[in-house]
Amino acid sequence: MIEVEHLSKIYGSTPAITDVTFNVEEGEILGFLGPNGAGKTTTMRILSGYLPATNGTAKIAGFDVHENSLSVRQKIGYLPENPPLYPEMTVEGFLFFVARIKGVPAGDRAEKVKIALAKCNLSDRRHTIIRKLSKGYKQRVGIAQAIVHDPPAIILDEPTVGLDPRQIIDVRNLIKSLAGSHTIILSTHILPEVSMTCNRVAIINKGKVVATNTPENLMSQLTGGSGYELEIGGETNLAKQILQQLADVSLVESIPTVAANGMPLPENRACLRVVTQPGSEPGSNIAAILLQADFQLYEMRRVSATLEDVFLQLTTEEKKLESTDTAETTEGEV
Ligand SMILES: Nc1ncnc2c1ncn2[C@@H]1O[C@H](COP(=O)(O)OP(=O)(O)OP(=O)(O)O)[C@@H](O)[C@H]1O
Repeated sequence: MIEVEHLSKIYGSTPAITDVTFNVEEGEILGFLGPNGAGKTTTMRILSGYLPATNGTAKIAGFDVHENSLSVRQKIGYLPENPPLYPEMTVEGFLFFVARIKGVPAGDRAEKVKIALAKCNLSDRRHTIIRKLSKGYKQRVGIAQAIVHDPPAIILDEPTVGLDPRQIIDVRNLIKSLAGSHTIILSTHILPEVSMTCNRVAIINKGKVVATNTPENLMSQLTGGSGYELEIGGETNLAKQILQQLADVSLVESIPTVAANGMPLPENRACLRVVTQPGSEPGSNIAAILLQADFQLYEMRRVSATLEDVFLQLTTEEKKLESTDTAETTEGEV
């Protein structure tokens, strides 16, 4: 449904995005994840036909976004970072207006507006002046204007920025409910947004796509990502040697010896982290080999890489460069 090939944009002499390639299948939600300044908005604006690319092509529903920009604008719904709402209009009046400029035939407008109001939980606010709505409701109106003409593709740029936690949950649920009948690209710098809403993720860093996959595959492919944490009793170095011999074990290392209750461990006990090969499940072999060799196994739990681990591994260099700029970052943001 959305095909992006070798897209580049240079502002003056500053490259904003370079050789960006990805696609989005019909009915899918793709998360376009990257830190501030990575090139997300630039890519979204090119896809929505509002900004020409310097190089490369982007097609939506088979139409080139540059050559067929008018057709593309009718095929997509676009929620920019700051939605262009008319504050003195009522919610319903505004949606009728957008339906008209998006080419919805006059006879179909009432029905389309009614559906968009219902999908965005706005039916009881339809007569409210937009200026009087809370930020969360304004965002819903922004999404309603993006879907009122029932477009096959929807582009959402940072749809939950500035919302409170309750509003964020509502907007994420709304976005999820739109998948299937719509193809969606959602740009964000918030990791949980991607894990919670998207089928696939493209990670963009310094204008380049550095990974595209499902969140699950990205996490399982992460080097040193998944494995087990053990609390054992016995000779730690010997335990490490024994575990290292197992085929699916790639690394065994000591980790701080603090018990689950936060107290220091008794003497002669240790905690180990066992990193396993992606896709393998050697848990029962690990337990068996330790017990056979007369070690005590007090605790064993599986640990998985998170999307945050993946993101950090892929963008470490940029994180270092921006380390002085993280004071305002809240939990879950990148
Ligand atoms: N109009 C412009 N003129 C010059 N440089 C620009 C312009 N717009 C964006 N840039 C630069 O292009 C790069 C990508 O910006 P862009 O807004 O696409 O990133 P972003 O990932 O959306 O960031 P944010 O999350 O902060 O909005 C940045 O280095 C930015 O400074």
